[in-house]
This record gives sequence, structure tokens and C-alpha cells, in this order.
Amino acid sequence: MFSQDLVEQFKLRETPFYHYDLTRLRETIKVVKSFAQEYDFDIHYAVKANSNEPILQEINQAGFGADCVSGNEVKLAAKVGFAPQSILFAGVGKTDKEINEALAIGIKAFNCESVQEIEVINELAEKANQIAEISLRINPNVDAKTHKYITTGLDENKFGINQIDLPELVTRIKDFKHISLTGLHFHIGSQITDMKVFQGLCLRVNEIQNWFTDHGIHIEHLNLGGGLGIDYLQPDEKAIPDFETYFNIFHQFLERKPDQKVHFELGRSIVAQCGNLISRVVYVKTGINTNFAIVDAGMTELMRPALYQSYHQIDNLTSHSDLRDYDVVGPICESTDCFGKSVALPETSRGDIIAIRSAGAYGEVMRSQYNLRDHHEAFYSQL
Ligand SMILES: Cc1ncc(COP(=O)(O)O)c(C=O)c1O
Ligand SMILES: N[C@@H](CCCC[NH3+])C(=O)O
Repeated sequence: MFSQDLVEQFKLRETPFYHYDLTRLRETIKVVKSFAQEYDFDIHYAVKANSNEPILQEINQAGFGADCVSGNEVKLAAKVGFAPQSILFAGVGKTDKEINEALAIGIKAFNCESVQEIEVINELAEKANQIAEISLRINPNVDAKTHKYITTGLDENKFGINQIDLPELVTRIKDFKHISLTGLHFHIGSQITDMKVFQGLCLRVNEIQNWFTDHGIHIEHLNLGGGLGIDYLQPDEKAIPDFETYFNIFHQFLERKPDQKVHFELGRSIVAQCGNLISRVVYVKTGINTNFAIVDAGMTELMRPALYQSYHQIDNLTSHSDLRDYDVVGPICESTDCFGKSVALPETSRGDIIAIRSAGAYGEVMRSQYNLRDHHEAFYSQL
């Protein structure tokens, strides 16, 4: 948890701000790396989960690559020191400008999501006198059994090339002289906690890969995306997600061809648990059926509860009194600006410091300035 010394440092700072525990990040990276190495899997960290430079530096030093989803993420990854050959450029709507900039930096690997995108990359690579290496992101129509808004691998989702387009695509692919098809890519969703889902994904990937082999196309590498969920309710006890089971499922069920590389693009599971949103209680007020703890962080700092009805554990770091129930809400003019209803907290008062836990992934990166909010710099600690 948080040492008294850390809490004292929090008290001195203007709130709200994000706190990152770099020691926990390093411990997590160490575990991911050891299991990935055991099975000879490669990791590209999904930069979208958290693109703060100190975090990216730790991840780069660990030897992971970067999975980027915009031109700016590509540029940032390159600036932080990721080698161009370790950067993947993904995303369903890459613009010509972004593709040109990526080619200019020397990015070779593009995850492509439509036939039209492949045509455009071929054309732009030709103008740049380059050969772009592409992976086809295929929509496998596998249900991730996660929140509807973060499911990405069903037919109804916008992501990936639909399987009905594949026959036409493989007949046309040899006409594209400035691309080289090297891989297949899948990502079916995020915050997946039912491990059987990954088993189902493997079986689907095996079928799809065999279809390509039958059509004379050799797949050098498979990219299985990310998706491993974390335990939002027990940020201390289960601080490190279950990478062992996750990788083991792919090791057991994925049919890996000889010399084939296998990649993962993990985001949340690497950075979620090292981050906390630290906030101050501004007011406590009695409602008709509840007490409200009104804090100075809102959905502008952490959008996940408002967007996905998600709950991040909340701790009062400065009160140790008896427990009472509070609706913990922010200051934003929206009723969805609520971090939790009937949350049992030690008796809470104006000025108390609270931590909204496991907020390292898709927290700070998704913040907004709605209501003209101030943003405060992140605070990094390590043992
Ligand atoms: C294509 C792609 N790869 C990787 C990720 C990272 O996923 P996660 O944070 O669930 O590991 C995402 C986000 O869901 C994604 O859209
Ligand atoms: N932003 C989402 C996940 C989407 C990940 C990107 N595909 C979250 O907070 O859970």
C-alpha cells in the first residue's frame, strides 16, 4: 500500500494528480518478461494505455517493442528510444500524413485493417521508394466476453478485415509491389478475465492461419494483441496479473509454425496497477439516502467509470475511523461523474486524501479539459 512518507508527500501537492509506483511497474515488467521468454514470445507494449515518457522509458529498457496507434504515438516512441524496427503502426484509420511520417522514420511494420488501407500504404510506400511490411488484422468474430464498449473482435465491430474479404485480398496481394505480407494480427478486446476466451481465440487463429497456408501464403509472425484483464478490486493482493496462465494458454493452443514469431501487444496488464489517481475531498454532504464525498478529481481525470461503469478501488489514505458508506463523486457537471456508489470508507472529511487505484492504464491518457479543468503533473515514486 502507501507508506506514511508517501502520503505526507501527497499532502503537500496540488491535487488531483496521477501517482506512479515505478517499483511496481518494474516488478510487473520482470514477470511479463520472464513468462514471455519462457515461451519465446515477443512483447510490444500498447502505448495507448499510458504514454508518459518515464513509463515508456522503463518499458523500452526492458527490451519490449512499441505498439502505436497514431502518428504521434509513433513519433513519441521513436523519441523515447524505441528502435524503428521495434515499432508497430496499428489503427483502423491511419491518415496519409501519418503513414508518410512513419515511413520517413523507418517504420516498416504496419497492422492493416482494410483492403483500401493496404492500397494506400502500397501507393505511399512506392512514392517513398520503400517496401512496407504489413500484417493483416483480421476480425475473427470471437466474443471477448468483456464490456460491450471494449469488445473489438466481433463482426459488428469496426476493427479488422472481415473474413469474407480474404479471398479477394489474397488474389490481389501479389499486385501490390510495395508491400510485403508478413503477419496476421488479432485483438479481440480488452479487460478479458475469462481465460477460456483466449483458448477460443487460438482455435480460430489456427483455422485462419491454415486457410492462408492452403492459399500458399507463409505467415512469418502472428500477433495476438493484448487484452489480459486485471483485478480492479484487489490492487494490492493481485497486483501482478496472471501472465503465467495467459501465456500458457497460447503456448498450449496456438499452432505455431516452425520459426514463426509470436507477438503480444499488452497495455493494461503492464501499467494499470502501478498508477493511482490521487485526489482531495473538497466537501462531504448529506444526501437524502446517502452521503456524498465530493472529491477534486472527476471524470475528466479518469473517464473509465463514466464510460464503462467500471469501478476502481477507492482508499482514504488519511482517515482510519470507522467505516461509513459514501457516494464518491467528482466536481464535473455530469451525473455520470461518479467514482463509486455506497463505497465503504473510513469516516471522511474535507481535506482527506483519497487514492483511486489501478488507474495506470487508460487513465491519464484519456483525460479531458471539459469544464476547463487544470491538469497537474504526474508524481513518480520508487523504493
Ligand atoms: C489493437 C490493440 N492492441 C493492443 C491493445 C492493448 O490491449 P490491452 O490494454 O487490453 O492489453 C489494444 C487495446 O485494447 C488494441 O486496440
Ligand atoms: N480505454 C479502454 C480500453 C480500450 C483499449 C483500447 N482498444 C479502457 O479503459 O478500458
